[in-house]
Amino acid sequence: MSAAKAISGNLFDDDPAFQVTGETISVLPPLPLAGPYDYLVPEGLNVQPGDFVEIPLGRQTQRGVVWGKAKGDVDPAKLREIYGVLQVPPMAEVTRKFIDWVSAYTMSPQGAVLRMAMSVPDALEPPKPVFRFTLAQPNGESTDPGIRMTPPRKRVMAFLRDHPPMEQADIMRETGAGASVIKGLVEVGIVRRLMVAPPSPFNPPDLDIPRPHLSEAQEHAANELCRKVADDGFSVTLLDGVTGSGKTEVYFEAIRIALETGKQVVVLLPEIALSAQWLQRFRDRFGVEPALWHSEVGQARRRETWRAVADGSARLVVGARSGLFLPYANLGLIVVDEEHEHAFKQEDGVIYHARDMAVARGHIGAIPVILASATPSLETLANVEAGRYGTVELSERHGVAVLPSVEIVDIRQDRPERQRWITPTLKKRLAETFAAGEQAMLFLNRRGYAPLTLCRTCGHRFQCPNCTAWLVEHRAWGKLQCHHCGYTAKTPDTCPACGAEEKLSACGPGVERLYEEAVETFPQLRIEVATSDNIAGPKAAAALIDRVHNHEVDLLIGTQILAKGYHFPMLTLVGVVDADLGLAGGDLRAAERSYQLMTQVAGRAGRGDRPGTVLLQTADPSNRVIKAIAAGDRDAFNEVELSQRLTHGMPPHGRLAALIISGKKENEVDEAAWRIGRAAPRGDGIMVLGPAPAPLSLLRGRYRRRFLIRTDKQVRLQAMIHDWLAKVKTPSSVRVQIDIDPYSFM
Ligand SMILES: Nc1ncnc2c1ncn2[C@@H]1O[C@H](COP(=O)(O)OP(=O)(O)OP(=O)(O)O)[C@@H](O)[C@H]1O
Ligand SMILES: [Zn+2]
Repeated sequence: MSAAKAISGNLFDDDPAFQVTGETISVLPPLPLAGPYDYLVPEGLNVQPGDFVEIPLGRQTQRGVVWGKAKGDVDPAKLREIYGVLQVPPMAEVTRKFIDWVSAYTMSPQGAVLRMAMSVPDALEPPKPVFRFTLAQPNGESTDPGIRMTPPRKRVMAFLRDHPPMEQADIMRETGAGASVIKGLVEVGIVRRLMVAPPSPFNPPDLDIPRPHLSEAQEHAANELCRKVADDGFSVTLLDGVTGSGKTEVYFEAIRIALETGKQVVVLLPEIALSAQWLQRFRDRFGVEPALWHSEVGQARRRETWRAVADGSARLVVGARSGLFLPYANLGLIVVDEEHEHAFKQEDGVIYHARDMAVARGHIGAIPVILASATPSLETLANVEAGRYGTVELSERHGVAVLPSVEIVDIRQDRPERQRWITPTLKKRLAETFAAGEQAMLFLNRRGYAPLTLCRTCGHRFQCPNCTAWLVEHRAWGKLQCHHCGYTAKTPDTCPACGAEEKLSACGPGVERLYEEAVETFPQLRIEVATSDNIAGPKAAAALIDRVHNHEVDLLIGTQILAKGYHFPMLTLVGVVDADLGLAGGDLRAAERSYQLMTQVAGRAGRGDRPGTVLLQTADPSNRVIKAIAAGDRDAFNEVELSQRLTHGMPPHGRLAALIISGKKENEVDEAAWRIGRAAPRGDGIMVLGPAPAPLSLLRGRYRRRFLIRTDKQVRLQAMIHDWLAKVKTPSSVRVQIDIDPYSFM
């Protein structure tokens, strides 16, 4: 990806602040429309760029943001007046520029991007005022001898004399006086009622908490990052440290420096709901609850958070990718942890990669960005190589912990029993681990019981009616489920195709099936399964982490949700049950993704004072990904991977985009795809593949066709696609989605 490159050009004209009354302005509503619309400012109203305003739009009242001067494309006589300005801190110029940039980069309407920044409409309502009470005269004396002084009145006055303005409930609690007493004092003019802004729900961080003693390498890395933060200005630094090296502690230092200057900081995490351990460390380090921003946060909290980010009182934000689009008053640092994670790619609506957008946000806001990972993406490594990003390295684990040793188990020789997946070697190592009082983890990136159900009589396979996908058996629920659209059906006893009874057979393992095998093999152990099915929210994740920490679990079996971040000192053995699984797909990043995932999983082993071991079960021991993980040779792997990408002009050497044409009627989709295909651009450094049925050629009941566009780096990809699609008319029943820098090829 080339966010840094793409934004190095001057995309924006300077947009000096202006004040207008009785003039025309443009207002952007948070809707996927063409862009901002012109409005008149009524006489006497003062409006600034960035103000949140209420406007008439068609027959409705809408809210939008003043985007700038009027475009002047509408007859002034026809312009409508804005209704008014909302009581919300105006959206900062950097946020507006960022929205424009993301819109241009992702080829999404500006209003669709703005909608991500205005995702809590309620937050635009004025907050409920808070009332406090204080003495009208400092000494509290009344000049009017006619006023009756009852004991409760005296108590309230005495209390207020010694305290700052207080809320009614507090006064009542402290003095035992009733509400009527306070009301009476207000009526006679002894006590005054003040309306104050509601206090921020977020306390300022405590910057005096001593940091842990850092190792020499950590100290060096932290200093380097702190220097970048203190330098003030745009920079991107990769914090490249092996699993367990203490990257978190190191970037906490950079966060502290940014906070000291009074700025806001946002940390993006790929899966906050599962980050209970991380959050605890964060609280310990900064003494406060950060403002959390992810899909599980309730509506009332979202509203408070949005406003507190906008007024600057939320100093520390920890968010999922959408946290980048909050209307920061004064953002000073962005940290993207696990920057290689594909969870940062948003795949619907505005399709964007939060890591890349974070870099763009840093550039536009002239602030530092830190990308942390033990397995950086090739895109980021290429940017380091090219000198666009700086890097600091941590090559050793913290303390006495060492990186685990990785061994390959060839399942062709070391065979598990029939319909079993744990090899004799892995079984033996598991037994040894448990005998030593240690914990183990089995990793299999497949939810459910079995990925495919087959009729042994007629060969019928169970397929999703809405998607090109097999239904996955979830035996615990007695159901078959589609992992793409969520469709479920009861697991039948008879084959719907041939009527044969009890002939359905589960093919291949999922974690549930592995659990069955583990329980049979080690009946005396405490074994738990962890997948997104049973560890959905923050509570379930935190509880699981506690159980593992307290050693109430001997063996954990799980999918990728166990792969990253967790720190369990007594976990010493990790078994990767099917190391070949992720390599099969063959998409552009299959090898890279597999490498990253397995390295991260392996990184959970031996993080305390006992050394760890990782066993990779594979039928292809000579595969370069497997060999690279076993050898711990990341550089060698990346070198081969990069050179292959270079040969094919693939990212990070070339650029990619995808078009997904979809609709409910297959013939319409084919027709539209064919027309688009006919208008496809040609030229040096441009290659258009397709239209082809997408691997998921039916998804949620929509037929899908794909184009893949590869260009050399100097081609202006967005402009090219824009010109191309402008030439083709497609019916409104057919959707054309543009995915710049695609990560999913389904
Ligand atoms: N200087 C230090 N003093 C005390 N404890 C430390 C120090 N550095 C790291 N640790 C501890 O070591 C463990 C690993 O650190 P951390 O989780 O930050 O590593 P990481 O590099 O983020 O690993 P991963 O990439 O696997 O998530 C944590 O429990 C952390 O608290
Ligand atoms: Zn489906």
